Amino acid sequence: MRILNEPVLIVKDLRTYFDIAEGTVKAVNGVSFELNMNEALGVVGETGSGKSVTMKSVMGMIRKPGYIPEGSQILFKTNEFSKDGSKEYINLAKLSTKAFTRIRGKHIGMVFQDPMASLNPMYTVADQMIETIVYHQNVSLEEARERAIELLTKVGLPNAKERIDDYPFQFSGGQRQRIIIAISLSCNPEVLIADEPTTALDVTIQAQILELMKDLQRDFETAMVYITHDLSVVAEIADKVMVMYGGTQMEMADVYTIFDNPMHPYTHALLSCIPRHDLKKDELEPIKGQPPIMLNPPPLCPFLPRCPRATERCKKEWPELQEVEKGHLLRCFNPVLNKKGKKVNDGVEMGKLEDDK
Ligand SMILES: Nc1ncnc2c1ncn2[C@@H]1O[C@H](COP(=O)(O)OP(=O)(O)OP(=O)(O)O)[C@@H](O)[C@H]1O
Repeated sequence: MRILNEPVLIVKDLRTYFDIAEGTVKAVNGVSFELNMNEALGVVGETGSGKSVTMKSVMGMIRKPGYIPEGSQILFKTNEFSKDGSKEYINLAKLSTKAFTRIRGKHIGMVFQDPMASLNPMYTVADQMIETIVYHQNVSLEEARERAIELLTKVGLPNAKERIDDYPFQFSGGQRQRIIIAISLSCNPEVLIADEPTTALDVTIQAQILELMKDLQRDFETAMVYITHDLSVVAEIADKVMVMYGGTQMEMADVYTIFDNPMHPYTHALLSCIPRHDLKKDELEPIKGQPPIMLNPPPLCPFLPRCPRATERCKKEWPELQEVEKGHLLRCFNPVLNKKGKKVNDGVEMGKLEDDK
């Protein structure tokens, strides 16, 4: 039985750096969020904004010269290491590579963009699925095979009983991604992380896979993090949304607030790049300027060079993440307020109301 309204994952001020010859790449530079069981978080941002490195950090997949500096916390609630079976928060940022093998795959499932890269071409689907199930769960080979067939049927693979003994190359791209989803759910993980899982697929297949993931997330009561650069996908799948730019979390709120009352100038810019039925075509605007380089960045908002609302303060200080109302996090000295003049907590320097202009 899963407790749905308590956080399974709490990330506090996550930073992930890569020390290279030229200096330090601050790939992730200040990300905080909580994820409850059965909640879907959409992580959105332009290419290079740090979405994948954030989730690779959660999955213990950062290798040298990458590292998570002191002060970052990735708290995951699990009974995997407790002696009496009770659940406790462990800090994944401090977990050894060896201990991580007990978490990854079993408690945190993963689906990546390219299913072929996640499957071994030399082994049948049965070999690969059964291996995962037997490794993480105390079941016989026969039981594992039955569970694998059941899962493949659930993810919509036709003739799963016969096809389980086929090799990855004998399936289409969409079918391979279904197999990966089945493998990732095979241990009934508490958290499922999907990194652009539909990008490599045809548009019609993309929609089917998205629908499938949404249904499975509900059926399995799994928390999900869904990484995408596509806001329309976020609107489909997410309960709450984190907007990233230059390795930094700019804003986070429930999906309705992000689309209807966004406060960060970058969120506004992102939204004005996508076609919306409530906007005329000529209101679509590309974001002017270039994405930031994260090598030795100054301690300032990374959006500063492109921000139409930058103030003198933005050129001097690092904006901390603030909770402007329950569940709505914002990192900005001069947010865009909505036309109704929504109130924000003290401590946030406000911009002029658009209606005041
Ligand atoms: N091993 C590495 N060494 C140095 N820099 C790295 C390394 N891996 C990632 N980076 C840098 O980290 C930054 C964030 O990359 P990341 O892949 O997380 O972006 P993203 O938002 O997922 O982009 P995309 O949508 O293109 O996948 C990029 O500037 C990238 O060059």
